[in-house]
Amino acid sequence: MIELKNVTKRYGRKRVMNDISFTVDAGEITCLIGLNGAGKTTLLKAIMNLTPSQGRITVDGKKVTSKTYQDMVFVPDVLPMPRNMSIQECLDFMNHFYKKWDEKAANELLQFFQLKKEERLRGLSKGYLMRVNLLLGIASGCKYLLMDEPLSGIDILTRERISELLTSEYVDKKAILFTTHEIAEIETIIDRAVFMKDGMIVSDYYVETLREQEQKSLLDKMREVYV
Ligand SMILES: Nc1ncnc2c1ncn2[C@@H]1O[C@H](COP(=O)(O)OP(=O)(O)OP(=O)(O)O)[C@@H](O)[C@H]1O
Repeated sequence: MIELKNVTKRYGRKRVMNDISFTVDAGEITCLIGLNGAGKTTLLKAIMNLTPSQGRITVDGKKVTSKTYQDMVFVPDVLPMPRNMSIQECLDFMNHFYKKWDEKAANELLQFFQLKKEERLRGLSKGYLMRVNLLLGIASGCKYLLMDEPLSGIDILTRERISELLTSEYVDKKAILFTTHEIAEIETIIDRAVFMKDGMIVSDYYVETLREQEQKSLLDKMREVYV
């Protein structure tokens, strides 16, 4: 379980995360929702300890250190690999780093995403780079998968395939926490929606509860929270 207790972050005088407490559980897909600048990316980076913050963040009860990185992977909005690398070199790099690297998943996902190992990153379009980004994250074998805007700039058919992937056997037992603005498309695949506003969590819902008890869609809830 990833657990945040009273997490706060300031840039100068500005508080971009304000007293955030919540947990992310195994087997659940949680989506961070919010308008531009709400603090979603900052929250993911704080969990990964990529940006300093105050408060307590633990993964399976332990503070996040280089050891914890064997259990948690961050898929940023842009693939962070040098563009002269080939896909094969990216796979080798990740395989070297992650002890639980899933070679079988990597090979299957290459096919799923129609990627060729010998291709260099500099020759790939934005959508294809995101496919590589996702493949590397999912095949890392980490049980916590954090993703920043995995659907951004991706064509509609590929978005559908990525949504399909997020409910597939490859991510079955993982805890997934991701941000997106494409809420209509992910509504049916996520378990939980956490709404952020001005660095705070203002609502936290299981989508099924929202649907069954309040007869509301995520968009309805968004309008209620933000308008
Ligand atoms: N390096 C930085 N220095 C100063 N302020 C920053 C920095 N990075 C982010 N911020 C500010 O922190 C706030 C939260 O930014 P963040 O990127 O987390 O928002 P977001 O919810 O991911 O937004 P978006 O939907 O636009 O991607 C914003 O007001 C932003 O301007």
